[in-house]
Amino acid sequence: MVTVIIPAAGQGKRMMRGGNKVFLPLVDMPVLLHSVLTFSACSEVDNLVIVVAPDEVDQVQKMLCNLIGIKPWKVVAGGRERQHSIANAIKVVPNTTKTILVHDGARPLITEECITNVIQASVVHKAAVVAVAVKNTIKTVDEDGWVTGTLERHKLWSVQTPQGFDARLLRKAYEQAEQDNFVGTDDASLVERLGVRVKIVCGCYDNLKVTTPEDLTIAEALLKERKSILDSKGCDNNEMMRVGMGYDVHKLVENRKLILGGVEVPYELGLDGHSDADVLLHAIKDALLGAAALGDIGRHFPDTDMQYKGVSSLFLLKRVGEIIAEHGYLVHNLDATIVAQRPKVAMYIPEMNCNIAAALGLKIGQINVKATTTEGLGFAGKGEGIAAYAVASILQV
Ligand SMILES: Nc1ccn([C@@H]2O[C@H](COP(=O)(O)OP(=O)(O)OP(=O)(O)O)[C@@H](O)[C@H]2O)c(=O)n1
Ligand SMILES: C[C@](O)(CO)[C@H](O)COP(=O)(O)O
Repeated sequence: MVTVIIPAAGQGKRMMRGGNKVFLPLVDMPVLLHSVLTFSACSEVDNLVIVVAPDEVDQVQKMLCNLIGIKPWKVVAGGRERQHSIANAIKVVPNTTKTILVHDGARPLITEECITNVIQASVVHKAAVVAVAVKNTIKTVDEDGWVTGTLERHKLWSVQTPQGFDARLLRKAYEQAEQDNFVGTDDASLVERLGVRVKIVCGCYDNLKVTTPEDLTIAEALLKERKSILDSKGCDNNEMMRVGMGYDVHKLVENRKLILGGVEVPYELGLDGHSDADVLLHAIKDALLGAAALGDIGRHFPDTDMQYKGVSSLFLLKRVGEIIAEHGYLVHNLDATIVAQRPKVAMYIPEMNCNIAAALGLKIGQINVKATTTEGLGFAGKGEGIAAYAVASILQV
């Protein structure tokens, strides 16, 4: 379960509008609602905790009650600093939550794709933050305005939110910070103090924090531009989009590794085949080649050819991506289902998504691997084999 904490209990001093900036209008709604709605629309997110100043709680509860179809939410009262506000929110996060994301209510330009990337990375690495490489040279300066040093820019990243964490780890980091009286400017710094490594997820420069008056003007312009790009792309994409499907089955046998989506899944049996028999990647490759009307994997990598004996399907997926690109197509999205009674594979899916994304140069949000049993029916249900279905859409470029 994924819970998102949205701190929005600041005073907006640098905005100089005499109140909390998250209630200022931005295009068609208050700043705060942009991120609330984007997180709520994200399929990986289960519930939200929104933190506002104690005297704003009622107003925000009423505002959210008016929204139709929004994910379950709670509104809690914040504290003196951002960190105290988040500490209050952590107390009401359900115990069943495995991953907690924290996102500033003042960052309205967050996208579903970025949220998905942070969730996937925090599942794999336990702590992940979205960040962009610094563009300007950064200097340290003393109190009298004299430069004291120039930092090495290639090592500097400007960190944003969302920041995603294993729930137990974040709770521990917040408890420790409170004990030590430590106040940081972001959540990851609290986790770093425990000696835990934090993974960077590449983000976008437009995920700005509305902090000073000109940020509101920039955010407004970016949101309007996004909307006009979406409006104009709508019909073009429909014209250029092609769809393909793939299906594959392999037999489960002894003395073989079970490789699915490039991940070695611990099991007493493995899939039999000429290559590594990665049934999921075979279905995905067939779907991609099908979408481009380029036949199937048997045509491109025949199992009579010894160079493909035992070959990594991940390697061949990369090759299929190149073939697709050589024919003038871009992969738009992939959806796939593994059909297996046993073993349970759900916990390996984030790693499979990462492997597929890396092989095809895609973002995690473009890939969706899932798994099902057949309730004991058929060859998959009897544990004799594993099947996989995949659908791919590609765009002509
Ligand atoms: N005690 C606080 C302070 C900040 N925040 C939230 O943390 C995010 C990032 O903080 P910032 O941009 O600094 O917001 P403000 O504190 O409102 O701004 P300022 O420092 O200019 O007053 C914002 O969404 C803000 O509402 C919070 O929940 N509780
Ligand atoms: C968490 C944060 O948005 C990362 O860039 C930032 O540190 C918040 O800082 P602020 O002082 O609350 O603006």
